[in-house]
Amino acid sequence: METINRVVSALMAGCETSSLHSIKRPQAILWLFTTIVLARTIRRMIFNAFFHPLARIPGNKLVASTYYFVGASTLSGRSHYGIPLAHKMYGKVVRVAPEIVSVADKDMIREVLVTGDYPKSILHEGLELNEQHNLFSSRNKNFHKNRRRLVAPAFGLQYLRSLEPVMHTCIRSLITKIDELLENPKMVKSKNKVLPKGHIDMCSLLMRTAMDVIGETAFGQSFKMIEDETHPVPHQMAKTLKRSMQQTFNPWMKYLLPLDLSLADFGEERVRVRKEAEESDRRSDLLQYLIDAQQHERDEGNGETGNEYEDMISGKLTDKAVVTETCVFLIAGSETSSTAMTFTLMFLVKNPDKLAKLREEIDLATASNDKGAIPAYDQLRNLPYLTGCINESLRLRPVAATVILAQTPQLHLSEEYYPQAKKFIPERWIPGESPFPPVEDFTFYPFSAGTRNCVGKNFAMMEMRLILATLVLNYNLEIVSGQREDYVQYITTALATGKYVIKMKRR
Ligand code: HEM
Repeated sequence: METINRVVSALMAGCETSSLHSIKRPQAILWLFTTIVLARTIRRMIFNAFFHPLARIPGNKLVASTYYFVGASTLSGRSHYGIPLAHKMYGKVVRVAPEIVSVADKDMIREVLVTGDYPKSILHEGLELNEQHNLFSSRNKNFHKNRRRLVAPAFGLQYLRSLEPVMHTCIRSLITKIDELLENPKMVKSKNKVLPKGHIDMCSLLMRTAMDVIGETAFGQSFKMIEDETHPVPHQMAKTLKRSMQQTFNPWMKYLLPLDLSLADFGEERVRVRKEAEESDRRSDLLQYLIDAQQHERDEGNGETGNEYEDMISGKLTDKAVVTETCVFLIAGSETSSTAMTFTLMFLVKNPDKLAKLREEIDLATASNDKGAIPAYDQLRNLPYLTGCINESLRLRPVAATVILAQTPQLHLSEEYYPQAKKFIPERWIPGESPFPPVEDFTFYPFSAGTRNCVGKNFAMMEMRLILATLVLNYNLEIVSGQREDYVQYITTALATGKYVIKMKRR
């Protein structure tokens, strides 16, 4: 208090005439400013901790008084360490910031995601691209309902069948690349380090494959990331993702470091090329589906009104919206499936008995194929052990879980619902083979649930089954021990090192 008085009197009297010669006017202004900001911050924190409407929810008062802690743990990708700890100390419902409550109770999660259909968190708005709401980011129910109605059929099982040849093309490139790398170990580089013969960084290679799959299906053009990693768009996407996350917690960054939207420029160009293409060049993919849906809406009289803002708010499929949604597919659909595949391979090489069992199942299902042929999706889609392995990996490492409000990872790792929860036991998903009681409903949410569940689930399952089965079918896979396996959780989950090496040999 005395310091404030001294500062104020220094300001009032002017620095030279002040009785306090040691404080100059600019210094005094700074002092005053800092003191006011500090006092207001402390007042707000006290209000948040003790008088806020959510103050009675259990949790650490200091953590709940500010967004600092949840922001710092989210930006460092380490929220999966702190939040489970908070649940251990305070129970299934914990307040982790002034207006963020983390829920790890089965019935409440169901209420949040399905029955209550609560709006998405404000964090999702960080993913607005090109100044457009989009399927992933929007918190507006009306917008979402309209947009989902237009986009969802592209991911129906029927339409996805037409994508199988495109996925096969990418898988063929992957196999060619692996064989090339096995032949010529000098080319096998991971993070600019030459790896020993037979060692392949599957984390990087699967990421590049998933990007090529989305490039082919959503933009009608592969990024050819499997061949080399020079295409600028995937790199720019990674930067955009990170920056949009930072901007959510630090909105001032929007002005200092705006998002690089060359991704949208690329999308615009691809849509233009596709629209100008001859009917004979037509191919079925996600991009074509959106273009056809747009035309259908126009023919039905439900097209754009011409008022750009109104059209955006109501979820109309404008040209800009088509571009934005294709960019969302790239963001939502590349790192997710590739990381899920990397984790599945990681668990398999760590559990060679499970890998052998999976191989036996795939060998049997594809016995009539020519040697080296890529399996057809019909041969794989109902294989219980393959699905069990993918589910088990998604349970242990839910790559795109909603981590702030509905703590689905907490359910996945709870001994109450999953005996020996930390172990990779694909059998738990197969009735009759499981050593445990059947998995309870509403305890498994890798693709979320309710109206905001993953629209790309069938696409991802098809891609993962095809790629994982092809790898298991064609290569012996062995663990390379001594690697880091810790992971970070930003918008999606990823290995902290961005690398996972597997020892591979053609069968
Ligand atoms: C293993 C792979 C995948 C996993 C685990 C996954 C998981 C999820 C989850 C948990 C959500 C809800 C996110 C939230 O509420 O914040 C979501 C939403 C979404 N995902 Fe996926 N996803 C995967 C692959 C894909 C693919 C391949 C695509 C597209 C090609 C895709 C497109 C989307 C979109 C557009 C949404 C927003 C849906 C909406 O709000 O209506 N995802 N995903």
